[in-house]
Amino acid sequence: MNPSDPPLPAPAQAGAAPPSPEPGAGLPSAGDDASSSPPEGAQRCGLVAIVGKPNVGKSTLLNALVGQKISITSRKAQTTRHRITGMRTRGATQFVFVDTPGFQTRHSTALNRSLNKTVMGAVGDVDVVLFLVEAGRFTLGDAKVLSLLKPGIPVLLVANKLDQVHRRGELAPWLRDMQERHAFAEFVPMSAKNPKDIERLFGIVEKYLPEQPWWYAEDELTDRSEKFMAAEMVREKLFRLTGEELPYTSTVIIDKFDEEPSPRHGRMLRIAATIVVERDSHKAMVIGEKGERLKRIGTEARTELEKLMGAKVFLEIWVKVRAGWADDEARVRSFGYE
Ligand SMILES: Nc1nc2c(ncn2[C@@H]2O[C@H](COP(=O)(O)OP(=O)(O)OP(=O)(O)O)[C@@H](O)[C@H]2O)c(=O)[nH]1
Repeated sequence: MNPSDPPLPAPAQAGAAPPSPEPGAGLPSAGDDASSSPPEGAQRCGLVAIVGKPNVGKSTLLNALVGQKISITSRKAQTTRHRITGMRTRGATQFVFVDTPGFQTRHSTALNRSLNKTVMGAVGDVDVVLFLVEAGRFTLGDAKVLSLLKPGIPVLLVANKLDQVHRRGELAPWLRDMQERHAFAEFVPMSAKNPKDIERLFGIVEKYLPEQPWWYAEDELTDRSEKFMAAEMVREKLFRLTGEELPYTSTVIIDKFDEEPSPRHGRMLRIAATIVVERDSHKAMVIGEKGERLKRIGTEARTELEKLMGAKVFLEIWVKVRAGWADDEARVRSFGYE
């Protein structure tokens, strides 16, 4: 799996357009927004980084902003491992979002060092940073991420999971404390699961983006390839269906991603994936009793991939044990982590 694989044509254009590395060839959005391009001068476009420690809701927010599921989410911390760019064009403004892995502070493995490098890369060169925390909370993990932010770039303090705060009044002293920690440009209390809050966030973020022509076609969703999305989808189901038992070091690689025309379905994808785990006991956990769990992982991933890619999907999943892969720099690279 290589995250820089060229994006493949979108479901609607399947069969018509050849695979292309050009912007404009990614997965299209539902197309609910701007229907015609406004004049050049009026266009706005810019990069918005979404940063925060693991599990604060970054992927949930990105998916809500893009309007489609492009970043996987789960209750398990450290689900996101790659910088994912999602786009959304609304009216005259194109928002280009960057999702980042939560900053890893506990263990210094090759995998974690690679993840931290991705976080640093994402925050250096953007127009605005959304710094996500859980409303009313601030831990050492949050402080570490905050310390990575470069001066000169406006940072919005996004207090997510507001729905979990029962006494809103208690947020006032917390906010005062937060203002002493950093000169935040704005404070946005919200819930990534509330569509009205997402709407409001668009309005707030828009004014930080410079006037310049759009970088992507207005219906583009992500610059990630379908092959990459396939690995991510399997990984999400793996984490969701194994819960806390499986260490986060398990990963998914795509061994085969073949497309064939199909008279019946228009488009057919044959995908073979390998789930890599560190121990035999983990392998047994993934496979489950009589193979039940692996079967469910496959069925759920296939159903979502068919929806996302507008194709009939045949998905084959294998499980392999590779002890210590997260500690081995060369192997981490070979699995697609920069
Ligand atoms: N109640 C509530 N839960 C939320 C909200 N936003 C996200 N969550 C939940 O928080 C958990 C973590 O969300 P993710 O979006 O995976 O978090 P993340 O920051 O991308 O996590 P990593 O990939 O570990 O960095 C999931 O169970 C989400 O459903 C929210 O506004 N309210």
